[in-house]
Amino acid sequence: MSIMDIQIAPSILSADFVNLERDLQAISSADMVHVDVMDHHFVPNLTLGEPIVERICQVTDLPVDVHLMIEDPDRWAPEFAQLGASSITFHAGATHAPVRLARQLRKMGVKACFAVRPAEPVEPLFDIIDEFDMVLVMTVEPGFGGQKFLDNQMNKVRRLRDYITAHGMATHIQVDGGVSSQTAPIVAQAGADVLVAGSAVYGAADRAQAISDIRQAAQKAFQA
Ligand SMILES: O=C(CO)[C@@H](O)[C@H](O)COP(=O)(O)O
Ligand SMILES: [Co+2]
Repeated sequence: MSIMDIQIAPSILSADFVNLERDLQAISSADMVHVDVMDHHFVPNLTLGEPIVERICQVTDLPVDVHLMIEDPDRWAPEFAQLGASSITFHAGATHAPVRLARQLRKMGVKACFAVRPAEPVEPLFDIIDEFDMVLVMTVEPGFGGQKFLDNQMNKVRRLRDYITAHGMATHIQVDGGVSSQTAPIVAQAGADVLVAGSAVYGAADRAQAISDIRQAAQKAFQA
């Protein structure tokens, strides 16, 4: 994988929701904006819903990457896909029909992605990866920002990268949770190419600098 392929996706979970437009402008040097939708059921947290996702899509020039941590994505993901998002991620464990949903999203012109929690293996999903544009490996338990990065997920990322490479696929591997300029080289070395970072970006006084630091740290993994 080339160093040019690393993409940084700041998560607005750590932004100031009352100043969201300002906080979206502050990350214009990123490759996409990551929007965490939580429903108080699939995860023990509640964030935002369709009207706010729609406004985010309207005010940002960045592709909008929606991470659905909700029950029944089969019912709701297509609704989010209509709002202008570039990619929709749903949790594999929340649906019984991941292929049907992926095909429905792609037909709507939206990239389809599935996510696995830290305790969920990815191997049972290998046979359907070609239906997806990206796989999200959670590097924290989903639900909250600011948690400690789980480096025990790196073997999963490596196995996934090996499978994708061996089969000549272009599927992206996203990691989400505890990503910072300290952990970015580890995830990039393991084979992830889309790095979500919430607190590491929005916790910094200079968000553009934080994005640049994470990008450079990830790229350094290829210079050794
Ligand atoms: O999906 C989630 C949390 O469930 C994330 O996207 C968090 O927003 C990441 O936050 P940091 O770990 O980077 O602070
Ligand atoms: Co997320």
